[in-house]
Amino acid sequence: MPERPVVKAIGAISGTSMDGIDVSIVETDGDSVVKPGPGRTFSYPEDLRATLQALIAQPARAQSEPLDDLEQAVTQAHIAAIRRFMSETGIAAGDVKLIGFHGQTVYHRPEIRFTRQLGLGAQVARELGIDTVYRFRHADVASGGEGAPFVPLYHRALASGLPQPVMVLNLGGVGNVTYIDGDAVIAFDTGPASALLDDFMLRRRGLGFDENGQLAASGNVDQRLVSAFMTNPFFDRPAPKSLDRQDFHDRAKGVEALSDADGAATLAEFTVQSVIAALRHVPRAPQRWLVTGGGRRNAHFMKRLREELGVAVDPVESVGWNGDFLEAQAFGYLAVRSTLGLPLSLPTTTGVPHPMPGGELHRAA
Ligand SMILES: Nc1ncnc2c1ncn2[C@@H]1O[C@H](COP(=O)(O)OP(=O)(O)OP(=O)(O)O)[C@@H](O)[C@H]1O
Ligand SMILES: CC(=O)N[C@H]1[C@@H]2OC[C@@H](O2)[C@@H](O)[C@@H]1O[C@H](C)C(=O)O
Repeated sequence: MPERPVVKAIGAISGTSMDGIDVSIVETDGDSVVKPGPGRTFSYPEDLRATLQALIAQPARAQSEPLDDLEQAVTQAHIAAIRRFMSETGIAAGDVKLIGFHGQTVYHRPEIRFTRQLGLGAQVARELGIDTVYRFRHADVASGGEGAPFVPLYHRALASGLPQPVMVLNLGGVGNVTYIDGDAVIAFDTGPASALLDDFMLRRRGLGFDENGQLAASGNVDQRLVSAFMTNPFFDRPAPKSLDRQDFHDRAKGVEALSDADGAATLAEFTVQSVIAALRHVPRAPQRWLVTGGGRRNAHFMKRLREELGVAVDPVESVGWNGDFLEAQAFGYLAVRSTLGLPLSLPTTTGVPHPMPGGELHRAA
């Protein structure tokens, strides 16, 4: 097979926490060559963030309203973010082969073959003058896949030189894992990561999150609530499986009767126990866990995971990866794979019936 050219691809994504847009760049052949570059995060304008947060709390609207103005605003925020990224890092448009534009997930229901990411790929391509791939998850969901997670093939490419089996754990709004053992890659969402705790902190303290997990660490866990939470059949459901950010909110209502500290401790323990439950669905116990996503900065999560797992649990920085930008880089990598017709997802990552290419390409001109 001829060698594939190594190209530069920018990836941009706003995750389920909706705290801002991550932009990064990767040099890749879409296969085993991956050289991550710098990254930046740009906050959403406050009113846009608030509008998006209000929207996802109303699933019927997120599913069926046209949302043209909002989609325009999300697209423009991404275009501005990518422009700033390029000017701050000195990257010229002519050097970039592709943009992988994920957009903003506002509703995700693979069981009805529906996923929605706001964002207009054609506009990004036109305004930035760079070919752009978007709608990464749609072909997967349309074929009966979970449509998430999509970062695992990038994790596998990055992890090729590491001792295995290794587990990559992403603690974002939702938690997800990638189990890697040679060519084998198994991936699935684990449960809530920071979403429940973030919403609780906002309700109780007017804060975006529990800085370093301090409040959770100061409280007592209500074990009865944790046990009840863990009876959710999701945790026994075999992989692949994926979640919407709001999926566990009703289940977590019991914490309303608790103090701020005990509520935070109990919600954090939901996250920890749902991560431990991931071990039910992998063939061998990983010898190491590498943690990415904002939740790796929550010292309480990390301490509890180390206590429960009894093996090394480290931030991904310990192996030289940048945990703030893996997702953005992954969508750059996947954009390249998309144009080569390579699979973006596998039966073991999203449950799609066969390795599935995807993404839609819009030319700059
Ligand atoms: N210093 C910190 N202490 C505790 N938690 C933190 C800290 N920094 C970030 N976080 C948590 O990480 C979250 C953001 O994580 P991240 O940026 O990985 O989410 P995301 O990419 O939007 O989500 P997803 O991966 O689900 O799409 C914040 O909402 C917060 O809960
Ligand atoms: C539908 C959607 O946007 N899902 C996100 C979400 O946030 C974390 C988790 O749930 C993961 O499954 C996914 O994102 C990452 C980038 C992924 O596809 O791998």
